[in-house]
Amino acid sequence: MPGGARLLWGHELDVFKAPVGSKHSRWFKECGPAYRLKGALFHSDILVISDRIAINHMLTTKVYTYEKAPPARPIIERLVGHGIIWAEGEQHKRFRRLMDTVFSAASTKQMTPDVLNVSARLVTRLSQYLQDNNGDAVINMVHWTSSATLDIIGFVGFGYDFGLGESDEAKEIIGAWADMVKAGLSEMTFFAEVVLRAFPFLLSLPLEALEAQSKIKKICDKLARKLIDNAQWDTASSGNKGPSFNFLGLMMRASGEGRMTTQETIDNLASLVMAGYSTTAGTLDFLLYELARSPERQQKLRDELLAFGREPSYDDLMNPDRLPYLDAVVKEGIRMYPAAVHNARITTEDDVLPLGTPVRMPSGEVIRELHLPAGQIVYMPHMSIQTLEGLWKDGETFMPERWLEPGGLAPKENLQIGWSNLLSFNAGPRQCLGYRLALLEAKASRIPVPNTGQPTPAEVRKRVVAVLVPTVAGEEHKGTQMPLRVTLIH
Ligand code: HEM
Repeated sequence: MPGGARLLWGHELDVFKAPVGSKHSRWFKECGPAYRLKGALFHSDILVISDRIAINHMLTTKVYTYEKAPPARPIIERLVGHGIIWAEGEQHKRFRRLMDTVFSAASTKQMTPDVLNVSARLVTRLSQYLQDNNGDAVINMVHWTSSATLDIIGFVGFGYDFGLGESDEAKEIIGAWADMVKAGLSEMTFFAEVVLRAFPFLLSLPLEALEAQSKIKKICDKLARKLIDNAQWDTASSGNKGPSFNFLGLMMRASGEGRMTTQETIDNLASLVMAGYSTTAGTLDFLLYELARSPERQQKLRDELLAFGREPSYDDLMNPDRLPYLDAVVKEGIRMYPAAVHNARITTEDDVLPLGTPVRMPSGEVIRELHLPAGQIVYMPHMSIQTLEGLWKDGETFMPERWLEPGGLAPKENLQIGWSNLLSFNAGPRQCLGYRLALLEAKASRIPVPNTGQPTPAEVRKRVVAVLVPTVAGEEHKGTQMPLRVTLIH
């Protein structure tokens, strides 16, 4: 266990206050791949793990013995209800069986025209805005990336047009999310979360951040009901068997066949909107930021895309050999800026956690497994794991080249399980359902082709409010921001 625990707040307040991920990075270096933290408000110790074998055990072998830990699960419930993100055990298996087909490689490939259309729409709207401002402006990219990723979920999930942030629903969702992030940026959030973990009945109190979470759910519920009504009306008036093959169509068929209740359909639609849009938008914000900080890399990427000479297809975008630099840039962004900064699980029963690297106990005894009681919270801090010294050379530095150069990566068996040996999309039966779509979106975004971005003097800071978000130091009251100076070059 690292030193410095506080009597009332254990180690947790310091983790919250320090730059995102920095405490765990330091403690992994000092204590090795498994250590314990003192929990706040006398909560039992929390286990923190970077050991690959242990993580594989929790995420793949015994995924339902390691459920999502409080306070995350009640927060998910308030945000999006009892959909796939919240579900555990048999209910989760049932949802997953239904939804896997919608996001298979073959189905995601069919989403390519929608993704490319939104990307083109974004670039056109941005260019227009820049032309109106003499070709150059400081832009808060968060607005543009959120609008685009919400548009994509709308089209591919429900055949619905959110109008690139302009429709009433888009404004409501983006506004409610921004309000929640603003409320969540306050230090009070830390105290609220640990108090709620200790006294869950307080969840019924009208706290500001909790109210903002409920507001999102109400908006998503209203939208989901409208989408379902529209789809039913379309079906009745056209005499078709159901809406076209998209997420909504699949959910409605399952509901009609008694495999899903109407409330489950609504909660799953809300889950998809929330899981799909804020995560991808944040990833794009940080990617654009890193490119803005590195003009040579930005130029190299632009050159590769322009030299390609035609609009890339799904296969061009997803095959790492066809646009290798684009692939490396996206992988590096997803490594350094995992939207889910850490994964917190809780054991539902006693379990034995196997370790790949033996641990030396304070007594001197060397152990190869940990005996965990039911109710043990375990953290997997993705961001620190993916920058670990000794495994990731200059892990805190954005270096897409590491994915291309021989010897740029440590041997696979030393790295994590998961897509590209990263935990950013989680792994196993609960791996991100939309990871292919997220990759397609990130790769199809053509913002750097007609534009060049430069950082502004603002100090961009990483913060975590449900997911990783960018903020500007000293301007947290404005919520999430990624200001970049963008100049039109074509
Ligand atoms: C860069 C973008 C994204 C990242 C980094 C990301 C990351 C993740 C992670 C870490 C999880 C696991 C959460 C947990 O179990 O604790 C997850 C789950 C999920 N993601 Fe994503 N995600 C992204 C984009 C998307 C998109 C675009 C969609 C949908 C269109 C999506 C849909 C989902 C769903 C439905 C789940 C729940 C899966 C389950 O529990 O079985 N995600 N995502």
